[in-house]
Amino acid sequence: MRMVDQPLCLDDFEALARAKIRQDYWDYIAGGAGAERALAANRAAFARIALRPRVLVDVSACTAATTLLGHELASPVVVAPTAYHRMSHPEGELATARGAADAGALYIPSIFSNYPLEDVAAAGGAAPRWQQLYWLHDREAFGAVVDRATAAGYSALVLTVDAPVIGLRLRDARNALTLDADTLPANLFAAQDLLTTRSEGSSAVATQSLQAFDASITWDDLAWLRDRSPLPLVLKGIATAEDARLAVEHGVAAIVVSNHGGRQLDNPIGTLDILPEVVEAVAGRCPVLFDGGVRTGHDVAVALALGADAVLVGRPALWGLAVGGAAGVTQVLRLLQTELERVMALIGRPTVESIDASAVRRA
Ligand SMILES: Cc1cc2nc3c(=O)[nH]c(=O)nc-3n(C[C@H](O)[C@H](O)[C@H](O)COP(=O)(O)O)c2cc1C
Ligand SMILES: CCCCC(=O)C(=O)O
Repeated sequence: MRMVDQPLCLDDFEALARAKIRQDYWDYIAGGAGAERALAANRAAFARIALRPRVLVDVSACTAATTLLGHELASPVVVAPTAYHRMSHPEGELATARGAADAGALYIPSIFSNYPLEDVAAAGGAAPRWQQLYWLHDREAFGAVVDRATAAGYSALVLTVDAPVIGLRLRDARNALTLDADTLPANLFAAQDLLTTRSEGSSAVATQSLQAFDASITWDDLAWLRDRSPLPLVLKGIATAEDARLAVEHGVAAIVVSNHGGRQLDNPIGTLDILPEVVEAVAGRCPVLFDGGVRTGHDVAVALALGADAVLVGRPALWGLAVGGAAGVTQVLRLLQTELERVMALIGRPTVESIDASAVRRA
């Protein structure tokens, strides 16, 4: 692998992070489900779609600034929910929250954070934050997390719906991945439960989620969540037009088109290829967010042109965290913003709103 001193792009951050994160944790972060076809497809999809540059447009003042559910953001790049940030850095989600705040970005901490959601909220200060949720078997424990997020100043709940069970993560099974005592989820579960749930052919992480997640919930259960909290509800993990329509009919505030970073269903299609059908089905009735394989400002522009209102980055934020703590997260987000603004100038679209369908050509 090429040696990198000064990271100039996200690939450089990945190379630097890899050298800092222990192998079984690295595999958990980098890996996908099954043969990792979905993981590869997410990246491959970007290679098939080209931008259409317009010239002689005034691009002397390009800005990536945008608004999402009332939040003013420096760019349309949001920090995706990812579990266990202490795998990447001892300050974990506290550093991620600070780093995102310094970049003017929205951060969505995972319910599987290594620091309690109240502490993560405090670390982010006045910056916007949404709380990610998995629907837990234990309805009272689940409700308690919802109440805590509502009380701690989170401004939306992001329910992840593509993980009724966890995907088949072969890397984790081969590594018999278990979490160290300092990397346990802080919002839930007794530490001891986790350390003792290792089972053959599986991993502690997989076993834990099988026990914790309620695989029986349906669209009808969303009413319970809406009764429990007044916060806007975002559904993450929508991958068909049918479900996008149902989500809108159920009054969600936004949806996230996602295949969970290729970690769940090992489908040989990238989320970018799914985005247009979802955008068409939603027809402007709520914001559509997108994630999966966004690694450059160019990628961000392509997703926006295909109809996304914002994109999430998962692994790249963890690379920044591993490389430089809070400052590393800020650097990764600023790098994407700078790259996006350069691409905006080069395609003659000086604002986020101006990056419309005419900005892409499909090969
Ligand atoms: C290490 C890791 C942990 C993740 N944990 C969660 C999680 O707790 N909740 C969730 O909704 N998504 C989780 N995801 C999925 C991300 O939110 C996001 O959909 C995905 O990482 C986007 O793809 P990208 O990594 O290519 O940017 C996780 C992803 C990774 C890589
Ligand atoms: C119990 C696993 C939750 C984290 C997660 O969503 C992921 O690893 O993708």
